[in-house]
Amino acid sequence: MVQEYKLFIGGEFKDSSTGETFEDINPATLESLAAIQVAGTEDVDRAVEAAEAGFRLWSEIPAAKRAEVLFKAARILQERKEELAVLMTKEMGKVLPETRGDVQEAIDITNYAAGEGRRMLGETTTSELKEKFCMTVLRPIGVVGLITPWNFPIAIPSWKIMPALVAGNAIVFKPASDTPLLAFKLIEVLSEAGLPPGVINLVTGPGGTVGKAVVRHPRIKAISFTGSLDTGKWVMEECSKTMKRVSLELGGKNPVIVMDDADLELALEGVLWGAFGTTGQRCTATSRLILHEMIKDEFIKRLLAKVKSLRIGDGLLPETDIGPVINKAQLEKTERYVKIGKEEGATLLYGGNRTDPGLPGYFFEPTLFTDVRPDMRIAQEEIFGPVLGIFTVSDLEEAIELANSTKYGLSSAIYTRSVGNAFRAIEKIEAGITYVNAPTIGAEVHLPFGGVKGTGNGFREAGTEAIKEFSEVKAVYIDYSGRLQKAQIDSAE
Ligand SMILES: NC(=O)C1=CN([C@@H]2O[C@H](COP(=O)(O)OP(=O)(O)OC[C@H]3O[C@@H](n4cnc5c(N)ncnc54)[C@H](OP(=O)(O)O)[C@@H]3O)[C@@H](O)[C@H]2O)C=CC1
Ligand SMILES: O=C(O)CCC(=O)C(=O)O
Repeated sequence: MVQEYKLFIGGEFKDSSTGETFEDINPATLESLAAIQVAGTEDVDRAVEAAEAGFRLWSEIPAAKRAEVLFKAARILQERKEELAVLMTKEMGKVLPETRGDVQEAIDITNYAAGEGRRMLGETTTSELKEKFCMTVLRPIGVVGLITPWNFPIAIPSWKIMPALVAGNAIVFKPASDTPLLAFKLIEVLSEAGLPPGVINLVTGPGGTVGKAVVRHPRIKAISFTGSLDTGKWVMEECSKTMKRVSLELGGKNPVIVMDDADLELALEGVLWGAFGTTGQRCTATSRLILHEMIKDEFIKRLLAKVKSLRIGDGLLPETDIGPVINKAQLEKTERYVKIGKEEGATLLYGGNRTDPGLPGYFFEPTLFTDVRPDMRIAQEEIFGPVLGIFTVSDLEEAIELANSTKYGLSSAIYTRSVGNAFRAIEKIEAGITYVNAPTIGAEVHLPFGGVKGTGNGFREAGTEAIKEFSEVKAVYIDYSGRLQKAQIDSAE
Protein backbone atom coordinates (compact mmCIF):
# COMPACT_ATOMS: atom_id res chain seq x y z
CA MET A 1 0.00 0.00 0.00
CA VAL A 2 1.38 3.41 -0.96
CA GLN A 3 0.93 6.47 1.23
CA GLU A 4 -2.11 8.67 0.56
CA TYR A 5 -1.53 12.43 0.46
CA LYS A 6 -4.24 14.88 1.51
CA LEU A 7 -4.68 18.50 0.55
CA PHE A 8 -2.83 21.15 2.55
CA ILE A 9 -5.21 23.91 3.61
CA GLY A 10 -4.82 26.46 6.41
CA GLY A 11 -1.65 24.81 7.71
CA GLU A 12 -3.16 21.31 8.01
CA PHE A 13 -3.53 18.23 5.85
CA LYS A 14 -7.23 17.88 5.10
CA ASP A 15 -9.30 15.27 3.28
CA SER A 16 -10.65 16.39 -0.07
CA SER A 17 -14.39 16.62 -0.57
CA THR A 18 -14.36 14.29 -3.60
CA GLY A 19 -13.11 11.12 -1.89
CA GLU A 20 -11.11 10.41 -5.08
CA THR A 21 -7.39 9.82 -5.52
CA PHE A 22 -5.00 9.46 -8.44
CA GLU A 23 -1.77 7.49 -8.68
CA ASP A 24 1.69 9.00 -8.82
CA ILE A 25 3.78 6.76 -11.10
CA ASN A 26 7.53 6.30 -11.58
CA PRO A 27 7.94 6.69 -15.38
CA ALA A 28 10.98 4.37 -15.47
CA THR A 29 9.60 1.41 -13.51
CA LEU A 30 5.84 2.16 -13.61
CA GLU A 31 5.67 1.44 -9.87
CA SER A 32 3.15 3.46 -7.91
CA LEU A 33 4.77 5.97 -5.56
CA ALA A 34 1.75 7.50 -3.83
CA ALA A 35 -2.00 8.06 -3.95
CA ILE A 36 -2.90 11.73 -4.19
CA GLN A 37 -6.26 13.16 -3.27
CA VAL A 38 -8.26 14.98 -5.92
CA ALA A 39 -9.54 18.37 -4.78
CA GLY A 40 -13.06 19.49 -5.58
CA THR A 41 -14.29 23.00 -6.29
CA GLU A 42 -15.32 23.47 -2.67
CA ASP A 43 -11.78 22.51 -1.56
CA VAL A 44 -10.45 25.26 -3.79
CA ASP A 45 -12.90 27.62 -2.06
CA ARG A 46 -11.59 26.48 1.33
CA ALA A 47 -8.02 26.99 0.16
CA VAL A 48 -8.81 30.53 -0.99
CA GLU A 49 -10.51 31.32 2.31
CA ALA A 50 -7.50 30.02 4.24
CA ALA A 51 -5.19 32.01 1.99
CA GLU A 52 -7.18 35.19 2.63
CA ALA A 53 -6.69 34.70 6.37
CA GLY A 54 -3.01 33.91 5.77
CA PHE A 55 -2.68 37.04 3.67
CA ARG A 56 -4.02 39.31 6.41
CA LEU A 57 -1.28 38.07 8.73
CA TRP A 58 1.62 37.65 6.31
CA SER A 59 1.24 40.94 4.46
CA GLU A 60 1.59 42.81 7.78
CA ILE A 61 4.98 41.23 8.51
CA PRO A 62 7.87 43.36 7.21
CA ALA A 63 9.49 41.92 4.09
CA ALA A 64 12.88 41.48 5.78
CA LYS A 65 11.18 39.32 8.44
CA ARG A 66 9.29 37.34 5.83
CA ALA A 67 12.65 36.75 4.20
CA GLU A 68 13.94 35.04 7.35
CA VAL A 69 11.47 32.20 6.76
CA LEU A 70 12.84 31.86 3.23
CA PHE A 71 16.46 31.81 4.35
CA LYS A 72 15.56 29.01 6.73
CA ALA A 73 13.70 27.15 3.97
CA ALA A 74 16.81 27.40 1.77
CA ARG A 75 18.90 25.82 4.54
CA ILE A 76 16.41 22.96 4.94
CA LEU A 77 16.34 22.40 1.17
CA GLN A 78 20.13 22.25 1.24
CA GLU A 79 20.13 19.67 4.04
CA ARG A 80 17.53 17.57 2.21
CA LYS A 81 18.98 18.06 -1.28
CA GLU A 82 20.02 14.46 -1.94
CA GLU A 83 16.80 12.95 -0.57
CA LEU A 84 14.70 15.32 -2.70
CA ALA A 85 16.81 14.67 -5.81
CA VAL A 86 16.43 10.90 -5.47
CA LEU A 87 12.67 11.23 -4.98
CA MET A 88 12.47 13.52 -8.01
CA THR A 89 14.30 11.02 -10.22
CA LYS A 90 11.80 8.39 -9.13
CA GLU A 91 8.82 10.65 -9.71
CA MET A 92 9.86 12.46 -12.88
CA GLY A 93 12.57 10.28 -14.44
CA LYS A 94 15.40 12.71 -15.18
CA VAL A 95 18.90 11.63 -14.17
CA LEU A 96 20.25 12.33 -10.69
CA PRO A 97 22.74 15.07 -11.62
CA GLU A 98 19.81 16.93 -13.20
CA THR A 99 17.47 16.46 -10.26
CA ARG A 100 20.25 17.68 -7.95
CA GLY A 101 20.44 20.71 -10.23
CA ASP A 102 16.67 21.17 -9.95
CA VAL A 103 16.83 21.23 -6.14
CA GLN A 104 19.84 23.55 -6.31
CA GLU A 105 17.82 25.98 -8.45
CA ALA A 106 15.13 25.93 -5.77
CA ILE A 107 17.78 26.70 -3.13
CA ASP A 108 19.20 29.50 -5.26
CA ILE A 109 15.88 31.21 -5.98
CA THR A 110 14.90 30.88 -2.32
CA ASN A 111 18.07 32.64 -1.19
CA TYR A 112 17.74 35.18 -3.99
CA ALA A 113 14.12 36.02 -3.15
CA ALA A 114 14.97 36.19 0.55
CA GLY A 115 17.74 38.69 -0.23
CA GLU A 116 15.15 40.84 -2.01
CA GLY A 117 13.31 41.12 1.31
CA ARG A 118 15.84 43.78 2.32
CA ARG A 119 15.50 45.63 -1.00
CA MET A 120 11.94 45.60 -2.39
CA LEU A 121 12.98 48.64 -4.34
CA GLY A 122 10.64 51.40 -5.38
CA GLU A 123 11.70 54.67 -6.99
CA THR A 124 12.02 58.18 -5.73
CA THR A 125 11.77 60.98 -8.23
CA THR A 126 11.19 64.71 -8.45
CA SER A 127 7.83 66.45 -8.56
CA GLU A 128 6.77 69.07 -11.08
CA LEU A 129 5.64 71.16 -8.10
CA LYS A 130 7.59 72.70 -5.22
CA GLU A 131 7.69 71.07 -1.80
CA LYS A 132 6.29 67.86 -3.04
CA PHE A 133 7.97 64.47 -2.82
CA CYS A 134 7.28 61.54 -5.15
CA MET A 135 8.01 57.85 -4.80
CA THR A 136 6.70 54.40 -5.59
CA VAL A 137 6.19 51.54 -3.18
CA LEU A 138 5.53 47.87 -3.86
CA ARG A 139 2.41 46.33 -2.35
CA PRO A 140 1.44 42.64 -2.33
CA ILE A 141 -1.33 41.59 -4.71
CA GLY A 142 -3.29 39.35 -2.32
CA VAL A 143 -4.12 35.69 -2.90
CA VAL A 144 -2.29 34.41 -5.97
CA GLY A 145 -2.83 31.13 -7.83
CA LEU A 146 0.29 29.27 -8.98
CA ILE A 147 0.06 26.48 -11.58
CA THR A 148 3.19 24.56 -12.54
CA PRO A 149 4.37 21.83 -14.95
CA TRP A 150 6.19 18.58 -14.15
CA ASN A 151 9.57 19.03 -15.84
CA PHE A 152 11.15 21.06 -13.02
CA PRO A 153 9.12 19.73 -10.09
CA ILE A 154 10.71 21.82 -7.36
CA ALA A 155 12.57 24.58 -9.23
CA ILE A 156 9.62 26.00 -11.18
CA PRO A 157 7.27 26.03 -8.14
CA SER A 158 10.06 27.75 -6.18
CA TRP A 159 10.53 30.36 -8.92
CA LYS A 160 6.94 31.36 -8.27
CA ILE A 161 6.43 30.62 -4.58
CA MET A 162 9.51 32.32 -3.14
CA PRO A 163 9.15 35.73 -4.84
CA ALA A 164 5.39 35.65 -4.21
CA LEU A 165 6.00 35.03 -0.52
CA VAL A 166 8.67 37.62 0.04
CA ALA A 167 6.46 40.16 -1.72
CA GLY A 168 3.79 39.46 0.92
CA ASN A 169 1.21 37.39 -0.98
CA ALA A 170 -0.63 34.25 0.09
CA ILE A 171 -0.79 31.28 -2.25
CA VAL A 172 -3.06 28.61 -3.67
CA PHE A 173 -0.69 26.20 -5.40
CA LYS A 174 -1.80 23.61 -7.98
CA PRO A 175 1.18 21.44 -9.04
CA ALA A 176 1.38 19.14 -12.08
CA SER A 177 -0.33 15.80 -11.54
CA ASP A 178 2.78 13.95 -12.73
CA THR A 179 4.94 15.35 -9.91
CA PRO A 180 2.80 16.10 -6.85
CA LEU A 181 5.18 14.55 -4.30
CA LEU A 182 7.81 17.22 -4.75
CA ALA A 183 5.12 19.82 -4.17
CA PHE A 184 4.27 18.16 -0.86
CA LYS A 185 7.96 18.16 0.06
CA LEU A 186 8.18 21.88 -0.63
CA ILE A 187 5.17 22.47 1.62
CA GLU A 188 6.89 20.43 4.35
CA VAL A 189 10.04 22.52 4.01
CA LEU A 190 8.17 25.83 4.17
CA SER A 191 6.12 24.71 7.17
CA GLU A 192 9.25 23.59 9.00
CA ALA A 193 10.85 26.94 8.18
CA GLY A 194 8.01 28.66 10.04
CA LEU A 195 5.63 29.83 7.33
CA PRO A 196 2.36 30.65 9.15
CA PRO A 197 -0.78 28.57 8.44
CA GLY A 198 -2.80 29.64 5.42
CA VAL A 199 0.03 31.48 3.67
CA ILE A 200 0.49 28.57 1.28
CA ASN A 201 -2.23 26.05 0.41
CA LEU A 202 -1.88 23.04 -1.85
CA VAL A 203 -4.68 21.65 -4.00
CA THR A 204 -3.96 18.58 -6.11
CA GLY A 205 -5.85 17.01 -8.99
CA PRO A 206 -6.40 17.41 -12.74
CA GLY A 207 -5.73 20.73 -14.40
CA GLY A 208 -9.04 20.36 -16.24
CA THR A 209 -10.99 20.63 -12.96
CA VAL A 210 -8.75 21.82 -10.10
CA GLY A 211 -6.56 24.08 -12.25
CA LYS A 212 -9.68 25.54 -13.89
CA ALA A 213 -11.26 26.23 -10.49
CA VAL A 214 -8.12 28.10 -9.41
CA VAL A 215 -8.01 30.16 -12.61
CA ARG A 216 -11.71 31.00 -12.40
CA HIS A 217 -11.85 31.73 -8.69
CA PRO A 218 -13.19 35.28 -8.28
CA ARG A 219 -11.15 35.99 -5.11
CA ILE A 220 -7.79 34.91 -6.52
CA LYS A 221 -6.20 38.15 -7.71
CA ALA A 222 -3.47 36.86 -10.02
CA ILE A 223 -2.43 33.67 -11.77
CA SER A 224 1.13 32.67 -12.55
CA PHE A 225 1.09 29.78 -15.01
CA THR A 226 3.85 27.70 -16.59
CA GLY A 227 2.80 25.07 -19.07
CA SER A 228 1.80 24.52 -22.67
CA LEU A 229 0.78 27.19 -25.15
CA ASP A 230 -2.75 25.83 -25.58
CA THR A 231 -3.50 25.77 -21.86
CA GLY A 232 -1.81 29.15 -21.46
CA LYS A 233 -4.11 30.69 -24.07
CA TRP A 234 -7.15 29.35 -22.25
CA VAL A 235 -5.83 30.65 -18.91
CA MET A 236 -5.29 34.09 -20.43
CA GLU A 237 -8.77 34.28 -21.92
CA GLU A 238 -10.34 33.13 -18.68
CA CYS A 239 -8.37 35.63 -16.59
CA SER A 240 -9.48 38.47 -18.83
CA LYS A 241 -13.10 37.76 -17.79
CA THR A 242 -12.36 38.64 -14.18
CA MET A 243 -9.59 41.15 -14.98
CA LYS A 244 -7.04 39.00 -13.14
CA ARG A 245 -3.40 39.65 -13.60
CA VAL A 246 -1.87 36.68 -15.43
CA SER A 247 1.74 35.83 -16.15
CA LEU A 248 2.47 33.06 -18.61
CA GLU A 249 5.60 31.01 -19.29
CA LEU A 250 4.82 28.71 -22.20
CA GLY A 251 6.66 26.58 -24.72
CA GLY A 252 9.76 26.89 -26.84
CA LYS A 253 11.23 25.71 -30.15
CA ASN A 254 14.74 26.76 -29.32
CA PRO A 255 17.37 27.12 -32.07
CA VAL A 256 21.14 26.71 -31.91
CA ILE A 257 23.11 28.31 -34.75
CA VAL A 258 26.56 26.83 -35.41
CA MET A 259 28.64 29.08 -37.67
CA ASP A 260 31.59 28.00 -39.82
CA ASP A 261 34.03 29.65 -37.39
CA ALA A 262 32.68 27.88 -34.29
CA ASP A 263 34.62 25.70 -31.87
CA LEU A 264 32.94 22.52 -33.08
CA GLU A 265 33.70 20.35 -30.07
CA LEU A 266 32.22 22.97 -27.75
CA ALA A 267 29.15 23.28 -29.97
CA LEU A 268 28.71 19.50 -30.15
CA GLU A 269 28.68 19.17 -26.37
CA GLY A 270 26.25 22.08 -26.06
CA VAL A 271 23.87 20.70 -28.67
CA LEU A 272 23.97 17.20 -27.21
CA TRP A 273 23.20 18.38 -23.67
CA GLY A 274 20.70 21.00 -24.80
CA ALA A 275 18.75 18.61 -27.02
CA PHE A 276 18.81 15.40 -25.00
CA GLY A 277 19.33 16.50 -21.40
CA THR A 278 16.11 15.98 -19.39
CA THR A 279 15.13 13.74 -22.36
CA GLY A 280 14.38 16.91 -24.34
CA GLN A 281 11.65 17.89 -21.88
CA ARG A 282 12.76 21.42 -21.10
CA CYS A 283 11.01 24.44 -22.45
CA THR A 284 14.54 25.66 -23.18
CA ALA A 285 15.59 22.39 -24.89
CA THR A 286 17.42 22.67 -28.20
CA SER A 287 14.97 21.38 -30.78
CA ARG A 288 16.32 23.06 -33.91
CA LEU A 289 19.96 22.89 -35.00
CA ILE A 290 20.93 25.40 -37.69
CA LEU A 291 24.26 24.50 -39.29
CA HIS A 292 26.41 26.58 -41.59
CA GLU A 293 26.84 24.62 -44.83
CA MET A 294 30.65 24.69 -44.54
CA ILE A 295 30.68 22.60 -41.36
CA LYS A 296 27.44 20.71 -41.81
CA ASP A 297 28.76 17.28 -42.86
CA GLU A 298 31.54 17.21 -40.31
CA PHE A 299 29.20 18.36 -37.51
CA ILE A 300 26.48 15.83 -38.27
CA LYS A 301 29.01 12.98 -38.46
CA ARG A 302 30.45 13.85 -35.06
CA LEU A 303 27.04 14.52 -33.51
CA LEU A 304 25.74 11.16 -34.68
CA ALA A 305 28.66 9.38 -33.02
CA LYS A 306 27.94 11.14 -29.74
CA VAL A 307 24.21 10.49 -29.90
CA LYS A 308 24.82 6.80 -30.54
CA SER A 309 26.87 6.61 -27.36
CA LEU A 310 24.14 8.03 -25.10
CA ARG A 311 22.94 5.47 -22.56
CA ILE A 312 19.23 5.29 -21.85
CA GLY A 313 17.87 3.88 -18.60
CA ASP A 314 16.96 4.45 -15.00
CA GLY A 315 17.98 7.97 -13.97
CA LEU A 316 19.10 6.67 -10.56
CA LEU A 317 22.01 4.75 -12.13
CA PRO A 318 25.24 6.70 -12.54
CA GLU A 319 25.85 5.33 -16.04
CA THR A 320 22.53 6.66 -17.41
CA ASP A 321 22.59 9.74 -19.66
CA ILE A 322 18.90 9.84 -20.58
CA GLY A 323 15.94 8.80 -18.45
CA PRO A 324 12.38 8.07 -19.58
CA VAL A 325 9.85 10.60 -20.85
CA ILE A 326 7.28 11.59 -18.28
CA ASN A 327 4.26 9.47 -19.24
CA LYS A 328 2.53 7.40 -21.86
CA ALA A 329 0.91 10.42 -23.52
CA GLN A 330 4.32 12.07 -23.96
CA LEU A 331 5.76 8.81 -25.37
CA GLU A 332 2.93 8.58 -27.87
CA LYS A 333 3.21 12.26 -28.75
CA THR A 334 6.94 11.87 -29.52
CA GLU A 335 6.21 8.81 -31.62
CA ARG A 336 3.49 10.68 -33.48
CA TYR A 337 5.86 13.53 -34.34
CA VAL A 338 8.46 11.07 -35.69
CA LYS A 339 5.80 9.68 -38.01
CA ILE A 340 4.77 13.21 -39.04
CA GLY A 341 8.42 14.13 -39.71
CA LYS A 342 8.88 11.11 -41.98
CA GLU A 343 5.63 11.79 -43.81
CA GLU A 344 6.64 15.41 -44.35
CA GLY A 345 9.83 14.27 -46.08
CA ALA A 346 12.48 14.88 -43.42
CA THR A 347 15.22 12.23 -43.22
CA LEU A 348 15.26 10.19 -40.02
CA LEU A 349 18.99 9.93 -39.41
CA TYR A 350 18.88 8.18 -36.06
CA GLY A 351 16.43 6.89 -33.44
CA GLY A 352 12.71 7.39 -33.77
CA ASN A 353 11.58 4.43 -31.71
CA ARG A 354 10.59 3.38 -28.24
CA THR A 355 13.33 1.44 -26.54
CA ASP A 356 13.57 -1.05 -23.69
CA PRO A 357 16.56 -0.72 -21.36
CA GLY A 358 15.22 -3.61 -19.27
CA LEU A 359 12.54 -1.58 -17.53
CA PRO A 360 8.84 -1.33 -18.36
CA GLY A 361 8.77 2.51 -18.43
CA TYR A 362 8.46 5.16 -21.13
CA PHE A 363 11.82 5.14 -22.92
CA PHE A 364 12.44 6.71 -26.34
CA GLU A 365 15.60 6.83 -28.43
CA PRO A 366 17.36 10.15 -28.96
CA THR A 367 16.25 11.09 -32.45
CA LEU A 368 17.86 13.11 -35.25
CA PHE A 369 16.12 14.42 -38.35
CA THR A 370 18.01 16.03 -41.24
CA ASP A 371 16.65 17.77 -44.36
CA VAL A 372 14.11 19.58 -42.20
CA ARG A 373 12.33 22.51 -43.85
CA PRO A 374 11.02 25.47 -41.83
CA ASP A 375 7.42 24.88 -42.91
CA MET A 376 7.29 21.32 -41.53
CA ARG A 377 5.34 20.64 -38.37
CA ILE A 378 8.42 19.13 -36.71
CA ALA A 379 10.13 22.49 -37.34
CA GLN A 380 7.28 24.52 -35.89
CA GLU A 381 5.58 22.61 -33.08
CA GLU A 382 6.95 21.84 -29.65
CA ILE A 383 7.51 18.09 -29.30
CA PHE A 384 8.89 18.22 -25.74
CA GLY A 385 10.81 14.98 -26.26
CA PRO A 386 14.28 13.83 -27.42
CA VAL A 387 13.93 14.93 -31.06
CA LEU A 388 16.31 17.30 -32.83
CA GLY A 389 15.66 18.73 -36.31
CA ILE A 390 18.69 19.79 -38.37
CA PHE A 391 18.70 22.62 -40.97
CA THR A 392 21.43 23.96 -43.24
CA VAL A 393 22.07 27.63 -44.09
CA SER A 394 24.65 29.54 -46.06
CA ASP A 395 25.06 32.66 -43.91
CA LEU A 396 24.14 34.30 -40.62
CA GLU A 397 21.26 36.29 -42.06
CA GLU A 398 19.58 33.13 -43.28
CA ALA A 399 20.30 31.45 -39.93
CA ILE A 400 18.64 34.24 -37.96
CA GLU A 401 15.64 34.33 -40.27
CA LEU A 402 15.23 30.60 -39.73
CA ALA A 403 15.74 30.95 -35.98
CA ASN A 404 12.89 33.49 -35.92
CA SER A 405 10.51 31.47 -38.07
CA THR A 406 8.40 29.90 -35.31
CA LYS A 407 5.65 31.24 -33.07
CA TYR A 408 7.82 30.69 -29.98
CA GLY A 409 10.67 32.82 -28.61
CA LEU A 410 12.16 31.48 -25.39
CA SER A 411 15.83 30.46 -25.63
CA SER A 412 18.41 30.53 -28.41
CA ALA A 413 22.15 30.08 -28.88
CA ILE A 414 24.92 30.84 -31.35
CA TYR A 415 28.32 29.20 -31.57
CA THR A 416 30.86 31.45 -33.27
CA ARG A 417 34.29 32.96 -32.68
CA SER A 418 33.23 36.23 -34.32
CA VAL A 419 32.21 39.06 -32.01
CA GLY A 420 30.23 40.58 -34.88
CA ASN A 421 28.24 37.40 -35.47
CA ALA A 422 27.54 37.10 -31.75
CA PHE A 423 26.26 40.65 -31.39
CA ARG A 424 24.17 40.43 -34.56
CA ALA A 425 22.54 37.31 -33.14
CA ILE A 426 21.96 38.98 -29.76
CA GLU A 427 20.29 41.91 -31.51
CA LYS A 428 18.24 40.05 -34.10
CA ILE A 429 17.10 36.75 -32.60
CA GLU A 430 13.54 37.02 -31.31
CA ALA A 431 13.88 35.31 -27.94
CA GLY A 432 13.87 36.08 -24.25
CA ILE A 433 17.29 34.45 -23.84
CA THR A 434 20.32 34.25 -26.16
CA TYR A 435 23.44 32.29 -25.24
CA VAL A 436 26.78 32.81 -26.98
CA ASN A 437 28.97 29.69 -27.09
CA ALA A 438 26.76 27.92 -24.55
CA PRO A 439 23.69 25.68 -24.82
CA THR A 440 20.07 26.88 -24.78
CA ILE A 441 19.58 25.52 -21.26
CA GLY A 442 21.06 26.45 -17.89
CA ALA A 443 19.32 29.65 -16.82
CA GLU A 444 20.58 31.32 -13.64
CA VAL A 445 18.05 32.52 -11.08
CA HIS A 446 19.29 36.08 -10.75
CA LEU A 447 18.49 36.85 -14.41
CA PRO A 448 15.01 37.30 -15.84
CA PHE A 449 13.56 34.13 -17.39
CA GLY A 450 10.85 34.11 -20.03
CA GLY A 451 10.21 34.64 -23.69
CA VAL A 452 8.65 36.63 -26.49
CA LYS A 453 5.91 35.85 -29.03
CA GLY A 454 3.96 32.67 -28.18
CA THR A 455 6.21 31.87 -25.23
CA GLY A 456 4.64 34.35 -22.89
CA ASN A 457 2.78 37.57 -22.31
CA GLY A 458 5.64 39.89 -21.44
CA PHE A 459 6.26 38.89 -17.83
CA ARG A 460 9.55 37.42 -16.67
CA GLU A 461 10.22 35.12 -13.77
CA ALA A 462 13.27 35.05 -11.53
CA GLY A 463 15.91 37.77 -11.59
CA THR A 464 15.16 41.40 -11.02
CA GLU A 465 11.66 40.92 -12.44
CA ALA A 466 10.62 38.27 -9.93
CA ILE A 467 9.31 40.63 -7.28
CA LYS A 468 7.45 42.76 -9.83
CA GLU A 469 5.55 39.70 -11.07
CA PHE A 470 3.96 39.44 -7.63
CA SER A 471 3.64 43.09 -6.62
CA GLU A 472 1.42 46.05 -7.32
CA VAL A 473 3.23 49.34 -7.79
CA LYS A 474 1.73 52.30 -5.96
CA ALA A 475 2.69 55.89 -6.76
CA VAL A 476 2.87 58.11 -3.67
CA TYR A 477 2.84 61.95 -3.61
CA ILE A 478 3.67 63.77 -0.38
CA ASP A 479 2.94 67.47 -0.45
CA TYR A 480 4.62 69.33 2.43
CA SER A 481 3.91 72.88 1.14
CA GLY A 482 0.88 73.32 3.41
CA ARG A 483 -1.21 74.81 0.58
CA LEU A 484 -3.27 73.48 -2.30
CA GLN A 485 -0.97 73.03 -5.27
CA LYS A 486 -2.49 72.10 -8.56
CA ALA A 487 -0.64 69.83 -10.92
CA GLN A 488 -1.32 70.03 -14.67
CA ILE A 489 -2.13 73.74 -14.51
CA ASP A 490 0.18 75.83 -16.59
CA SER A 491 2.19 77.65 -13.93
CA ALA A 492 4.69 79.22 -16.27
CA GLU A 493 3.46 82.77 -15.62
N1 LIG B 1 8.37 28.71 -20.47
C1 LIG B 1 8.60 28.03 -19.37
O1 LIG B 1 9.09 28.56 -18.40
C2 LIG B 1 8.25 26.57 -19.28
C3 LIG B 1 7.27 26.03 -20.08
N2 LIG B 1 6.93 24.70 -19.99
C4 LIG B 1 5.96 24.18 -20.93
O2 LIG B 1 5.06 23.30 -20.25
C5 LIG B 1 4.61 22.28 -21.13
C6 LIG B 1 4.71 20.93 -20.46
O3 LIG B 1 3.98 20.90 -19.35
P1 LIG B 1 2.52 20.24 -19.29
O4 LIG B 1 2.35 19.83 -17.89
O5 LIG B 1 2.32 19.26 -20.35
O6 LIG B 1 1.63 21.50 -19.66
P2 LIG B 1 0.11 21.72 -19.38
O7 LIG B 1 -0.23 23.05 -19.91
O8 LIG B 1 -0.70 20.57 -19.79
O9 LIG B 1 0.04 21.71 -17.77
C7 LIG B 1 0.71 22.65 -16.98
C8 LIG B 1 -0.04 22.78 -15.66
O10 LIG B 1 -1.34 23.31 -15.92
C9 LIG B 1 -2.33 22.42 -15.42
N3 LIG B 1 -3.47 22.53 -16.30
C10 LIG B 1 -3.80 21.76 -17.36
N4 LIG B 1 -4.96 22.21 -17.91
C11 LIG B 1 -5.37 23.27 -17.17
C12 LIG B 1 -6.48 24.15 -17.23
N5 LIG B 1 -7.41 24.05 -18.16
N6 LIG B 1 -6.57 25.13 -16.32
C13 LIG B 1 -5.63 25.29 -15.37
N7 LIG B 1 -4.57 24.47 -15.25
C14 LIG B 1 -4.42 23.48 -16.14
C15 LIG B 1 -1.66 21.08 -15.39
O11 LIG B 1 -2.31 20.20 -14.50
P3 LIG B 1 -2.21 18.60 -14.72
O12 LIG B 1 -0.80 18.25 -14.51
O13 LIG B 1 -3.11 18.07 -13.69
O14 LIG B 1 -2.67 18.34 -16.11
C16 LIG B 1 -0.26 21.47 -14.92
O15 LIG B 1 -0.27 21.72 -13.54
C17 LIG B 1 5.48 22.39 -22.34
O16 LIG B 1 4.77 22.94 -23.41
C18 LIG B 1 6.61 23.32 -21.92
O17 LIG B 1 7.21 24.02 -22.91
C19 LIG B 1 7.53 23.89 -19.09
C20 LIG B 1 8.51 24.40 -18.26
C21 LIG B 1 8.94 25.76 -18.31
O1 LIG C 1 17.54 25.13 -18.15
C1 LIG C 1 16.97 26.18 -18.06
O2 LIG C 1 17.35 27.18 -18.63
C2 LIG C 1 15.71 26.25 -17.23
C3 LIG C 1 14.75 25.40 -17.93
C4 LIG C 1 13.38 25.42 -17.48
O3 LIG C 1 12.98 26.02 -16.53
C5 LIG C 1 12.49 24.60 -18.27
O4 LIG C 1 12.88 24.12 -19.29
O5 LIG C 1 11.37 24.40 -17.83
